[in-house]
Formats: sequence, structure tokens, C-alpha cells
Amino acid sequence: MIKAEGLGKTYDGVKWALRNIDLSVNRGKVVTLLGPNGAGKTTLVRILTTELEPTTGKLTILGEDALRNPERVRPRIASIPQEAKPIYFVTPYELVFSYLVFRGFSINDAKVEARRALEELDLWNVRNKIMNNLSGGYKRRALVAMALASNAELVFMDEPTTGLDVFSRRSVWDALARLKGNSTVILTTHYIEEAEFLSDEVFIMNNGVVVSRGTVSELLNKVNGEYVVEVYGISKPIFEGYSYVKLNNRYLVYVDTSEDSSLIASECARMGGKALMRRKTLEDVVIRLIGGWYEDESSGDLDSD
Ligand SMILES: Nc1ncnc2c1ncn2[C@@H]1O[C@H](COP(=O)(O)OP(=O)(O)OP(=O)(O)O)[C@@H](O)[C@H]1O
Repeated sequence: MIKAEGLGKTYDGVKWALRNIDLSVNRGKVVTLLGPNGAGKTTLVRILTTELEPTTGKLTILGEDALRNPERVRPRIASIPQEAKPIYFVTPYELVFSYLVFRGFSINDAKVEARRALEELDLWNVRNKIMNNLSGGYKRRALVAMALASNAELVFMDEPTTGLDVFSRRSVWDALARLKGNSTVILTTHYIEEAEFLSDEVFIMNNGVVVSRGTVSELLNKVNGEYVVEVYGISKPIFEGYSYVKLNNRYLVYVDTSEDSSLIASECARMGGKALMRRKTLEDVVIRLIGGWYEDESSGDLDSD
């Protein structure tokens, strides 16, 4: 469905926004790109949607050479760019319906699919309101409805749920989950629980490269330790022999047993600090693999990948 080899992009001929990305995505999968600001997620999505030419590499999409024949790929994909905004004077219904007609749906099919998508995203009751009079979350959902209604083989969504409240976000998740198996979805997000809920595979990116990839459970296994102890209020690390990361004002220490956690907690208390123990999450894995997104000191030994 998507096969990329050695994709790279430099915008200014000096700095590489993306370096040597190899990617293969199978039909019907949901793949999530996770990573800090500037990691290269949007650049990669823009290349995969044929909006941007890579500086290096090869790209096959839906069996077509996407760099030579982008016009053969474009009608078969649907994409919601990060900065997309619907035209302010149309209604959600007009937006979705006209998009489908432009894509070649019959009037009748466009009506049926527009209604289905708008209902799925809880927009049916505002279908006839002018976009300008709707809140940002409704506008964003109307764009998502457009892509979902298209039934495109390949759907790209760059941060589809940014700015949505928890209820709206869940309705987008449910709609995307229902797409699974039929459409292939490439998603970028900063919400790690979104990646956990939806993804068949997660790509963790940083500084223009894919740092690690796998299913959520594979990624959880790539970083040692079943538990994480969050430590606050100590001036220097006291975790010799443990794997840890400094993140702003706290350390995350990756440990295997609750006994280890208790040891760290009591040592920490002795030094006037505080410690909280919990099970390791995908967020802890992302932080560990990237080395602390906002880290200002070196971290402890990184477990081999
Ligand atoms: N149009 C552009 N011109 C020049 N540099 C760009 C352009 N777009 C992105 N970049 C640079 O490319 C790098 C990757 O940016 P990109 O937007 O792909 O990251 P991202 O992971 O999507 O970030 P975010 O999570 O903030 O959306 C950054 O250093 C960014 O400054």
C-alpha cells in the first residue's frame, strides 16, 4: 500500500527535516506517527500525500510511483492537513457533500455518505449552520467527516484531534476505529493515548528519523522495566544501576520490580524528595527512546533496542 525507501527532505539545502526514512504500510492498518515538535511528522505526511517532493528516496503508493505519477495517486487518497480550515461560509453538510461530489460520488451516494459521516461525528444537528458560527472543535470534526465520508483507500490525518474536547476526540477515535480494515490510515498526534487506542503500528520520530517502530506492546517491550518511578525534589540523580531520564523538574526511573521502586522511594524521601510509582506506559517509552523531550542533562544508560 505504501512503500518508501530512503526518503529525505531538506527545505533549505542545509538542515535535514527528514533523513533516510524506510516505510512499509499494509492495507487496512492504522499507523501513527508520534514525536516532539519538529520531529518531521508533517514533512513525512506531506511527502506521502504527494504535496511535497522529497529531496531523496523512492515512494510507491497504491502500486504507483508516487514521485513520477502523483496525479494517479491523489484521487485515491484523502488528507486532512494540520493547518486545514473549512471555508467559513459553508455548512458542514455542504462541505462534506460537495467534497464527495467533486471526488466523483453520485448525488445520491454523496447524500448517504455525508449523512453517515456527519452522524458518526455528532455533527448532524449542526449540519446546516454556517461554519463561521461553529467552534474550532466543530470545524475540525467537519474536516475529519469529509475524509471519513470519502471511503478513500488511504486516509492521512495530521493531528486530527488537536483542540478537540474529550467527547469529540472520542467520537473521532470511534469513527477512525471503524475505518480499520477497510481504509489504511496514517495519523500524526501528540496524544499518546490516541496512538495506543488506534494504532496497529506506531512510528516514534525525532530529529527527522524514525527512532523506533512497532505495535504498542512491542514498543513497551523495547524499554526495560515494568514500572516507572517519578522522582521530584532531589538535586542530583541517585539511581546508579537503573535506567533513567531527566524530564524538566523530575526524573523517570525505569525499574523491574516493586521492591526496586520502594528502595528508590525511601532513598528519595531520605534526601527530602518525593517519589511516585506506576506501571510503564507508551508515553514513558517515547520519553525513554527520545531521551527526554525537554531534557537538559544526559540520561542514564539506554537499554539496547
Ligand atoms: N516549509 C518549511 N520550510 C522550512 N523548514 C520547514 C518547513 N516545514 C517544516 N520545516 C522544518 O522541518 C522540520 C520538521 O518539521 P515538521 O513540521 O515536519 O515537524 P512535526 O514533527 O510535524 O512538528 P509538529 O509536531 O510541531 O507539527 C522542522 O525543523 C521545521 O522547522
